[in-house]
Amino acid sequence: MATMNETIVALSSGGLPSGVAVLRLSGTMATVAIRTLAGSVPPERRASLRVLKDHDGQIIDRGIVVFFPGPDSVTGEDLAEFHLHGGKAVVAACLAALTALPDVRLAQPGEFTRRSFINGRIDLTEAEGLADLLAAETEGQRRQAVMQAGGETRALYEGWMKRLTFCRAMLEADFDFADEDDVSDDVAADVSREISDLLAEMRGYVSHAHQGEIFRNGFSVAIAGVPNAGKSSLMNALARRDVAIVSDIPGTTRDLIEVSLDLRGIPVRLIDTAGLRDSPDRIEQLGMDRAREALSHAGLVLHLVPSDDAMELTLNDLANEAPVLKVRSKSDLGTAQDGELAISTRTGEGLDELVERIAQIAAEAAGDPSQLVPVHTRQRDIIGQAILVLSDCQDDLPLEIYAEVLRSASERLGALTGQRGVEDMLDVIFSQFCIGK
Ligand SMILES: Nc1nc2c(c(=O)[nH]1)N(C=O)[C@@H](CNc1ccc(C(=O)N[C@@H](CCC(=O)O)C(=O)O)cc1)CN2
Ligand SMILES: Nc1nc2c(ncn2[C@@H]2O[C@H](COP(=O)(O)OP(=O)(O)OP(=O)(O)O)[C@@H](O)[C@H]2O)c(=O)[nH]1
Ligand SMILES: [Mg+2]
Repeated sequence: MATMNETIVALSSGGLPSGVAVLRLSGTMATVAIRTLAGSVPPERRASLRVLKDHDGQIIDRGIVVFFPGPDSVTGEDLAEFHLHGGKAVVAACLAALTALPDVRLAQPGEFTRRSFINGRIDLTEAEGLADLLAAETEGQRRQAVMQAGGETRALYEGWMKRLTFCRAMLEADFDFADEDDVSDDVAADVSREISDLLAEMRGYVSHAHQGEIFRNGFSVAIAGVPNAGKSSLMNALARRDVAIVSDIPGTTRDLIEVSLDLRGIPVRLIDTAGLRDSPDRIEQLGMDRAREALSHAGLVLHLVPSDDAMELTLNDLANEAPVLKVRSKSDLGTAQDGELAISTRTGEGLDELVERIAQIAAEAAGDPSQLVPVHTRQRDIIGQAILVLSDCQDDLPLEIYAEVLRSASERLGALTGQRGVEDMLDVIFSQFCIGK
């Protein structure tokens, strides 16, 4: 990572061409850049229409210029924005004029956000929330991300750290009065109660890890059944496009085929699998291995049983933790039993109802998107470590050792917000961003 003395610039809006393109420039050269291209610096935080000229005095574009003075800007540095017409050549010409200035260079991915973090404008959880917000594709993902980017996760973690710090302070204070009788027992009891409350809260929070996982990676739904049950046909019907090969030859699908759907704001990964049966075909066997693997990790298994020959899988093939929804397929070829969910990709019968049922189960698994849950494995891992450390606290621990355990736990929690021990994590976190953020 290059030094912060350099001023960075990048296209911060979407792809080109577009209606408007926003170039963002952060660093000490921001005012010089505005003065050079636009003549003079407009009043702070006011959008001003300016003629932008290159170094030869040629007009580049007529655009909006905004100046945000540091340190109260998003990056904590002087920040300039150029809102241009979103043509490729317009943007290229403006970038060329800007990078021709001394100490101005193109930004690397995530570098604006990294500077925000380094300058103390945001913490690591907020940076992660921003990355999630940019990546959010469903309503549930957006709601989780906007909470985290807005500092709710940070507040939760900082609250935990404050409580730990308070307990440590109580213990430390107690050491100083160690010669006075009977103080220690009270303090130890108070601290121990507080720590067990804190532990319960942290455990409750990480127990929602699976929900965070669903918001982030989606709820997986695997389609299982004997060959020719109509699995790939269902996949195509739900995806509304021809993703999987369909044929009347049993054993058509071998690889796992995955599509992402947005069901009621919850990302659902629908996985088509190879039909399960006894087969001498080596490749088909490999396909079935993959199918079983996918079934064992799925949040829901759709078990397709065709109406025309009613071949069902044995429980053995379906043995896994996930709930199984039995679906009678090819309903146009036979009659379903009462209460069965019957579908036909030929007539479209039952498909809406099936989608509704999947959405319901996924929504139940994902829980309430307005509840704060641990979305990132990084957070879950660190909190898990802190829980382990704190679980070691026994009431009869000598107070000095108790204090040491608490110190070690708060050191770990410090890594959550980026207060300490995160240098090696920074590249990982900020490289997830696109350039211009
Ligand atoms: N044109 C434009 N639109 C944008 C952004 C941007 O940087 N530029 N954002 C960027 O991601 C988001 C909005 N977020 C922003 C957050 C803080 C500040 C800002 O200047 N904050 C200062 C001043 C606050 C104030 O005046 O009260 C601050 O935090 O102190 C600007 C935008 C989305 N839309
Ligand atoms: N009549 C009728 N035929 C269907 C229906 N769905 C699929 N089929 C036919 O059943 C045959 C098998 O369909 P696929 O979707 O390829 O079945 P599959 O379960 O993916 O089969 P494998 O990949 O071999 O495991 C094809 O000829 C489809 O056209 C249906 O709802 N009604
Ligand atoms: Mg298939």
